[in-house]
Amino acid sequence: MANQNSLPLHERIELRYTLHKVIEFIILFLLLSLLVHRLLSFNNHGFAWLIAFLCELSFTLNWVITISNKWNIVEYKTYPDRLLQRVSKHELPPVDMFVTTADSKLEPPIITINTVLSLLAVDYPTNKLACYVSDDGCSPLTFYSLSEASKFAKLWVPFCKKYNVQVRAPFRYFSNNNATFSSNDSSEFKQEWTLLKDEYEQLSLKIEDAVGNSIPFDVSQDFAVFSNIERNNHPTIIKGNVFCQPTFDEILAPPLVLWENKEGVSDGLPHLIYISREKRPKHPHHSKAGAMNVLTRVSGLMTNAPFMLNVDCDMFVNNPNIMLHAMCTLLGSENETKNAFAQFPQIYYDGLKDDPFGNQMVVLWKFAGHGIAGIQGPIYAGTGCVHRRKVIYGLSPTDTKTGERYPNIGSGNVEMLKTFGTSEEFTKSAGDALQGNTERENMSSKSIEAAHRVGECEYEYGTNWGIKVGWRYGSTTEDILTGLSIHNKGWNSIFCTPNPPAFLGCAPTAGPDSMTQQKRWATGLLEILLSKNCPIFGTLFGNLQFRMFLFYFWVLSWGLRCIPELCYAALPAYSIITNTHFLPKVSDIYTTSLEYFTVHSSKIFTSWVVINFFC
Ligand SMILES: O=c1ccn([C@@H]2O[C@H](COP(=O)(O)OP(=O)(O)O[C@H]3O[C@H](CO)[C@@H](O)[C@H](O)[C@H]3O)[C@@H](O)[C@H]2O)c(=O)[nH]1
Ligand SMILES: [Mn+2]
Repeated sequence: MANQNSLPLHERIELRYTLHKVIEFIILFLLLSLLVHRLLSFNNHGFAWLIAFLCELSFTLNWVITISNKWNIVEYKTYPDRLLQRVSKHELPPVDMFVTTADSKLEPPIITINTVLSLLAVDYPTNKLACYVSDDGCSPLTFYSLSEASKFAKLWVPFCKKYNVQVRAPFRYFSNNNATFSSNDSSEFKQEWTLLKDEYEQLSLKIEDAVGNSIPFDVSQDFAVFSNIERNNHPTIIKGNVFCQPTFDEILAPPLVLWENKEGVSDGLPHLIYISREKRPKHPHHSKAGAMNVLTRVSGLMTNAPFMLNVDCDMFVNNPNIMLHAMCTLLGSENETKNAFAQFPQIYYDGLKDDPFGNQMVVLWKFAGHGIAGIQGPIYAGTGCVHRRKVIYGLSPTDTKTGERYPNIGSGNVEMLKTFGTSEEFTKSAGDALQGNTERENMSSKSIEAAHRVGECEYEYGTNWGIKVGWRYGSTTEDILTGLSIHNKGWNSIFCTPNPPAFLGCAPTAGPDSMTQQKRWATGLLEILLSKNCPIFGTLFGNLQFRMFLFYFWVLSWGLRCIPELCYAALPAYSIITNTHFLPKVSDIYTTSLEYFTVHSSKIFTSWVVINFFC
């Protein structure tokens, strides 16, 4: 039997889909034949023929890129058991977990707290975890819900661990189990289950009441900071202790501490911190990217974990071993100089059957995802991703010795201050992170003051935040831009697909919501394509592989693909009105059997492609 310590923590398995590849090439051949047929008979036809040719040319280009995207289908297998045999629990690295929420009406607090509870309950030493919740809505409701949830967590987390619960978002867990116990369940379990279900129902009721405006909290005390403020115009609110605790006390708001794991025990609860960054109407806030950068800095001062997991508030943990799966791909010296981040696929619960609006991105995750896993790795999708802090701080794989990039790392170093801003405490923590020093000193009053400062909207002026470090500004799809900047440096990423799926999230289920979301995505993607961040520059001047460029081009030009599709769809109507035709006539077709085969198959194929890929 092989020594457990010599077995790999993850394996890359290349899947051969030979039949698929043959079919893909036949389709390509048919498309090319159609193009050739059109070119050869250009003189006998008019405008409709030309438009049809241009549309089909773009479909063919799209198909070539699709073949490239799916050429090396790769699956990663991760082995958390081997990891636990190799390192003891206290040797596992700390992880900071970020949850973003922006609007307590569109993103109900009950959903956000379920995400937070599922994160607090993951199977990982709790003294290695800190959960930071960013509230861009500066909503007392969100804060109230979190504070109530933190009390419930004291029962929920031990319960999940004791009974090895799989789905650790209570709304999902209790809706799945509908009070049906199996004959193997102990009476102790049944008792605790019933107690927990009652507690969760009470928690939900409290939050529902609060949403219904019968606000149960006392605005003169803990919640006074939220009175008389507007969500887009609120000062740096200084707020003391909320529920418990000492050393993180008096830390801003932003941030407020809900729960601190004071004893540093591995089976207690992780830290839970609420942050609402400063907002002013005249200062750009850079949406989610801005929130992520504040989270990065505040967490840098408080816990400075070398890894950061981020999730949208509506994506709960569905597999309690996610951290261990991610660590299997990120730990070890080889991975450290190769893999920048581990991305889990986005999978949705209760989505519409057959994804009629295409916003569950099945093609992207199921097919293209495994395809690019075989090139440089998946794109960063904004949620369900574990990043290395030092990569977010701008390190490239070749900066093996951090000193080469930031000589004289230290709080007074001019380059560090220009890059990371004028907070000496923060630049010191960034220096520690870049050098791999994960030891944290207790927070002093100076660092508490610094945590106030790094949450202010003027902090980033004149620094490299959003440009060279942190989440990148300049696109509403900040995730794609940030991932692209990482791949440009030559980093790889890993597509982590454990079973059961790591996270489950919500996708819009109505047409208007889907259209708003897709308009935002299309705009954000074009903002990248038409800017100096266009991936072609990454291939020409950086370390982005050519096929990776093709993939990014395919993603970024997604919004433009509607133009040939719409034109092609309008051609039959145009042909009827003008009494012309754009498809070869039957009499033309029989001239050669090749043409016959080509044209008919292409028509079928085109309809198939339009239905399967563009609808
Ligand atoms: O000013 C803002 C705007 C948004 N968010 C948060 O960002 C996340 C994503 O925003 P959402 O409006 O839900 O966008 P989606 O289109 O659903 O999100 C997808 O697309 C985004 C942009 O590409 C990515 O950031 C997300 O991770 C990805 O799930 C949510 O948690 C929001 O609360 C903020 O924190 N501040
Ligand atoms: Mn969303």
